[in-house]
Amino acid sequence: MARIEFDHIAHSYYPNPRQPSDYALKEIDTTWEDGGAYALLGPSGCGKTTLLNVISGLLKPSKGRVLYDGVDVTDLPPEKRNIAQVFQFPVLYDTMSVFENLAFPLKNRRFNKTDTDLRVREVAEMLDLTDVLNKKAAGLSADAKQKISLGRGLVRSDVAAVLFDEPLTVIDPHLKWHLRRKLKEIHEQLKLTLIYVTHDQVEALTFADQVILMNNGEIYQIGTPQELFENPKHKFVGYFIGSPGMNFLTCTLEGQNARVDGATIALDPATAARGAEAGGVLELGIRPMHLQVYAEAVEGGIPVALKSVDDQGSFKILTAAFNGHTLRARIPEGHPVPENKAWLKFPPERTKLFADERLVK
Ligand SMILES: Nc1ncnc2c1ncn2[C@@H]1O[C@H](COP(=O)(O)OP(=O)(O)OP(=O)(O)O)[C@@H](O)[C@H]1O
Repeated sequence: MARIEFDHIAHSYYPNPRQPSDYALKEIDTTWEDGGAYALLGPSGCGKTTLLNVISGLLKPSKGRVLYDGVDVTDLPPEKRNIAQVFQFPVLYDTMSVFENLAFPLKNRRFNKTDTDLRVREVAEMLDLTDVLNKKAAGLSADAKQKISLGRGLVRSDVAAVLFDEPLTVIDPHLKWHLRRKLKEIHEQLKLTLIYVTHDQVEALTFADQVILMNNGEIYQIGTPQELFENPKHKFVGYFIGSPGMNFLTCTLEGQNARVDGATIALDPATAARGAEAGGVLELGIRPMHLQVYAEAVEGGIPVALKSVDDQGSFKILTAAFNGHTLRARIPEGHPVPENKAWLKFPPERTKLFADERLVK
C-alpha cells in the first residue's frame, strides 16, 4: 500500500492552455495517506475521472508530479504502477470459474497455490461469493459479475492502491446499499489504500474516511463526512452535501447581528467579528436540520410563508419563502407542522457565515 502525493499537478486537455478555464484539473497539491479510504466526489464534469487517470497513469498531467511512497511515478504507465482498478462494468473472463477469475491477478504475480487459495476464499467470503466459487462466471447475474470485479480488485494485498470508478452503477439499488457497507468493512479488515470515484454523496459519505469534494477542476475540501457536513469550507460544499443542502441568505452585519431584508438574526459574536474583518459578499448558511420551526411568533424568529411539506418518512422537509428567498427546514417525526405561516429561528452556534463563498473561520 502506498501514500500518494500530488506535487502541484494540473491538467489541461488543450495543447496550449491559456486561462484557468482551459484546465480540467486546476493546481492540486496534497497527500493521501497509506491505507486510507478516499472518495472523489463532485458533479459531472468536475474532473474526478481526470484525477483518477492521473493517479493510475492513464494520463500524464500537464504540470507537476505524482509520487507513490515518495517515488516519482509521473512517467510510468498503469501496468508499471502496481495498482488494481475496478470499472463501472464487470471486467472478467466468462469462460473461467468465479474462483479462477478471483485468482487471476494472484496467478499473474506468481503467488503460490496455498496463499492464492486462502486469499481468494477470504475475499469470496467477504463478498458473499463462496457458494458460487466453482460456477462459470458466464451464467451469473450482472450484480454477481460486478461483485467478482470488486473481488478481483481487492484480492492482491501488495498493490499500491485500488481505484474504483463508479463501481456500483450497474448494481441493483438494494444490493448497492449492502455493498457500500461491505466495502467499508473490507477496508477496515484489509487496510488497502482505496480511491473511489462517485457523483453520489451517499455512496461517498458511507464508504470513505476522507471525502475529496471537487468542482470545476478544483478540490474544494478534503475531510471526513462529518467535517464536510458540519464545517463546509466553501458555499458549494454546504450546498452539495446534505439533502437538501444548506440554506444561504445574503446579509449585512450590524454589530453582533446579521441583517437580512429587514430581519435581524443574532450571530455568534466571534463569527460576527471575523465576518466584519473578512468583508466581501456576506451570506448566512444554515443546515435545514438546524433551523428551528415555530407555529407562533417567537422572539428572534423570522416570519415565513409555507410553500410545501414533503414527508420523507422519519422526518418532513418544509419549504418556506422569506422575502423572495427559499428556505428549507427539517421537522423531526412527531413534531407539529405549522400551516400557512411559520417562524424560523437560527441558533447562533449553528449559523455559519460565508464571505465571498468561503467559510468565515
Ligand atoms: N479526453 C478529453 N478531451 C477533452 N476534454 C475532456 C476529455 N476528458 C474530459 N474532458 C473534459 O474535462 C472536464 C473534466 O472531465 P472528467 O471526465 O474528469 O469529469 P468527471 O467529474 O469524471 O465527470 P463524469 O462524472 O461525468 O465522468 C470536463 O469538462 C470534460 O468535458
